[in-house]
Amino acid sequence: MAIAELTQAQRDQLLADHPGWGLARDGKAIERKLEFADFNEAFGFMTRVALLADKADHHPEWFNVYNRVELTLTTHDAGGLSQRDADMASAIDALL
Ligand SMILES: C[C@H](O)[C@H](O)[C@H]1CNC2=NC(N)=NC(=O)C2=N1
Repeated sequence: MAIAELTQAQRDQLLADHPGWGLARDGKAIERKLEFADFNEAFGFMTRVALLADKADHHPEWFNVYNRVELTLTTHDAGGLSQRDADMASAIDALL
């Protein structure tokens, strides 16, 4: 399903609203890097994100090594950032 890509002003707002996140891939994605106490904490967090993502039908790209989790949000159906990424960033931030 096609969904609108955010405008420059909306991208700026997204970043202002989500201080932990930074732009990536020429403004086509946002990313956040997290460090937890250990693997158990990191994977527990990933499990909670996975449940959110499945419910929202919006899935992160991510990378995990031991206690580190790197998340990238983009909307494949928009070819860049959309409101779904802003909503997912908010939902993820609320878990932290
Ligand atoms: C068919 C299904 O709803 C789509 O492919 C969903 C699944 N999860 C998705 N996740 C992300 N990050 N972007 C999408 O465009 C997307 N689309």
